[in-house]
Amino acid sequence: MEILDSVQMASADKYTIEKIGIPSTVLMENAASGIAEIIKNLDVKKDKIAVFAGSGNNGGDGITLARKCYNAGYKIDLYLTSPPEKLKGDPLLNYNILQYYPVRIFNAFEDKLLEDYDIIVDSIFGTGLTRPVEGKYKSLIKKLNELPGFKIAIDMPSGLAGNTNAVIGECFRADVTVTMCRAKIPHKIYPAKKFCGKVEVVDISIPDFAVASVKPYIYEITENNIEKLNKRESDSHKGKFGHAVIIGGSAGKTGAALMASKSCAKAGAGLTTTVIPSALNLAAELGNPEVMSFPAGSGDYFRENDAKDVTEFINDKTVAAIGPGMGRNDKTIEFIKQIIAATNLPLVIDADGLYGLDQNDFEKLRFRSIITPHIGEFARIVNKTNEEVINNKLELVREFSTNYGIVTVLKSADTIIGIPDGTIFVLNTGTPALAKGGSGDCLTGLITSFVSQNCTFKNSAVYGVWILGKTAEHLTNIYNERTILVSDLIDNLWIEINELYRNN
Ligand SMILES: NC(=O)C1=CN([C@@H]2O[C@H](COP(=O)(O)OP(=O)(O)OC[C@H]3O[C@@H](n4cnc5c(N)ncnc54)[C@H](OP(=O)(O)O)[C@@H]3O)[C@@H](O)[C@H]2O)[C@H](O)CC1
Ligand SMILES: [K+]
Repeated sequence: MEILDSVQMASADKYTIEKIGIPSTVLMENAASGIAEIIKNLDVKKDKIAVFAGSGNNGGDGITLARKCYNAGYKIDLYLTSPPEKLKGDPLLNYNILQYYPVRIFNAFEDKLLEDYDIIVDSIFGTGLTRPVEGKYKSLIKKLNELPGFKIAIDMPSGLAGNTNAVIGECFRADVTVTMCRAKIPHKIYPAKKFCGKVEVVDISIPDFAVASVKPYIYEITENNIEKLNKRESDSHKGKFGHAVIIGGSAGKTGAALMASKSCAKAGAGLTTTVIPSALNLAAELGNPEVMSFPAGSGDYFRENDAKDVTEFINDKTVAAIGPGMGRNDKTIEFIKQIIAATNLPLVIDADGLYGLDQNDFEKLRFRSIITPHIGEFARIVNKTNEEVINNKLELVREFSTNYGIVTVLKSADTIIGIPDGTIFVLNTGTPALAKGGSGDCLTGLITSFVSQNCTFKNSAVYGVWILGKTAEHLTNIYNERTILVSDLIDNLWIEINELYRNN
């Protein structure tokens, strides 16, 4: 499903009203009906509802909702943030209609709250907000957040801007946010997402082609749109699913290379080889009997002198991952740079593999690579602070992927995948069980496995993130998020892989 920003939403809105001819009043009526339906289905007490409405169309949605809630039998009070004479257009029309209804109307700043409301509805600002709230609006939002009732935001929690995932100032903290037509950026991407609670999307008659007309470029991957995995032909043999290589390990971190390799084999690569510093080879041989190993050099970490042998070994393979547990020794960094320069193989680069890379190295990875940094690693790559990456992740990932022609998987609770044509995919799968060393190694192994099996880079990245996240969800439901180890995740990858086969 597309995720829009506020400008795209306003354009789709305009297209629907002006080109197709669906009146804006109808859209507002539909929005209010949709929100009322969601309120009806909420499993919370809802005898007394207060709607706080601003002067724009978001306020108009709230004013119209007041009428729908009255019709549904709830006791409803409306608190306006502006004098009624300041209302225009659809909000004014709906305010005038509401005069015929026995709904009490107050001034949000001057009048005291009359009741302890079961539900507080925020329709102060929606997509029209572009700057932080200040003064009396800020105080009002703070006050609403302190009220005990269940909190519903219309379209967006007031205070969030619709074109960024950054939290730009004080904002309403919703239990449920009901948005129209499509989710917007702050609904799906942290840190703004934290303020939205559960996000419900209502159809207000804006057709798909109106949405397509605004050229969306951000998509959320869900059960409904993830591509299913193909069943294997009955005469398949291992040669069909590639030979994947995991280059990793150093003294004290051998397990990272082993976990990545095991995940890779488990997800279906035809052959998997761990390339490992020779002093650690026995661990690889004994640790993963289903995986082969290639001992490199003579020590317990990679050095530039090992690059020639390793390059020769990997050159006829299908894909190589570089990084898991390699450490950050200068000689290892030089080894990685030489491998990048000396091969044309598809590469998946993670963790320590990314540490010493510069613009020159990234140039050499064009159209053949996937990188899988976490926030801190990506901040180093793009020369920003962690904070700047968190607040601008869409723009930064998009810029990096299009500039260098590299698929970027920015790992966090909401993983962002950028592909070279400028499209962004957002995956909100996973649980805090993944906040543990080794999850990233498992992801690297999964992505490498799917590249080996001839999936596109985009699909390989999507499958890796999706399967790891969903596996964590399945296990968190059975065990708990603290006690799940990466080896548990690897053992249970089959559950979600089964799901991806279904109906295919
Ligand atoms: N397709 C749809 O999604 C539909 C959405 N609808 C609803 O309409 C809103 C967007 O309505 P809009 O009128 O464009 O904007 P808002 O209601 O969000 O806010 C506009 C007013 O707010 C003032 N404003 C903005 N920021 C601040 C601030 N920081 N402090 C104080 N006041 C602020 C703004 O004033 P300006 O001075 O900036 O002009 C406006 O007065 C959308 O979210 C949906 O809820 C429709 O129902 C139809 C379809
Ligand atoms: K709102």
